[in-house]
Amino acid sequence: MSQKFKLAVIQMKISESKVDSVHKAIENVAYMADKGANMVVLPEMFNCPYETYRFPAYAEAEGGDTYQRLSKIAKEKKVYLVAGSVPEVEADRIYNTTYIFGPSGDLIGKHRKMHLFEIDIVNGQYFREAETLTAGKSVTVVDTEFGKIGVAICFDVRFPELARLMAQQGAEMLIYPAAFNMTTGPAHWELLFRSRAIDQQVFTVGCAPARDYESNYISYGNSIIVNPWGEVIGRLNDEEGYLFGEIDLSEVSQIRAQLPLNQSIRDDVYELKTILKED
Ligand SMILES: O=C(O)CCC(=O)C(=O)O
Repeated sequence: MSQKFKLAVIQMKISESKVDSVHKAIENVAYMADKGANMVVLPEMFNCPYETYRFPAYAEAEGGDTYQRLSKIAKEKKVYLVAGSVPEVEADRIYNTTYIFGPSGDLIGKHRKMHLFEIDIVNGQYFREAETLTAGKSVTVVDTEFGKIGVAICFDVRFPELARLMAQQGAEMLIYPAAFNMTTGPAHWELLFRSRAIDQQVFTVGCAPARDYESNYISYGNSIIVNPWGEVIGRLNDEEGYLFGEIDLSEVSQIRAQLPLNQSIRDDVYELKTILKED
């Protein structure tokens, strides 16, 4: 089984119009697939401005219009699609959800953001996703022909426990659609992606919206790919664009063979386990 593939990370501006944003995302996926990408990643909340009060109006149920279009383009272009995230409604609850489609257009996994973003910086950034969102409860790892991929969303990257659980389930790459801001982005973004990469010895990927000074929540951008040694192998700045990564997941086992952290885990002293497994 080849563990080599081409990964495309799309950094795009999000507009007020859901139709326009979805159209743009689909065009980008098609463009990257035509350039040879096997797997394409979109940013967090790519079909909705990142503002809590907007989530209910933009939300769709699983299988809705955005979902159908994503599935169709994955199938047409025969790519894995880690479809950013979108507001998802189920019953009276709204989730921040990533759908993951395989090259046949089938849904191969779905992650509901597990840690809801909560920040209140003195005279600065404020955001409380819990105003309108409900947190997910499941750890998400999907099987691909190249290996297992863990998927989580933005604030989830701050929690090493979740990264560990994904790695324990075999994930060799952790992909986070994300949208850091101009306060925490410069301070923590790269450090977090490098930290999760070195503590689990995996590839990490952050895919963000491009920066838009007109929007109320200004995304930091800086989409990033980090290898299992903790080196940044691709990084954008603030503008629209894409990253194209030549990934070889066998680097994970090579690094682990030379620096076998897993052998030194003291599971006689501490343990990490899931308690709830289903949303
Ligand atoms: O953790 C942060 O600093 C930013 C998180 C965030 O923007 C999000 O979860 O959407």
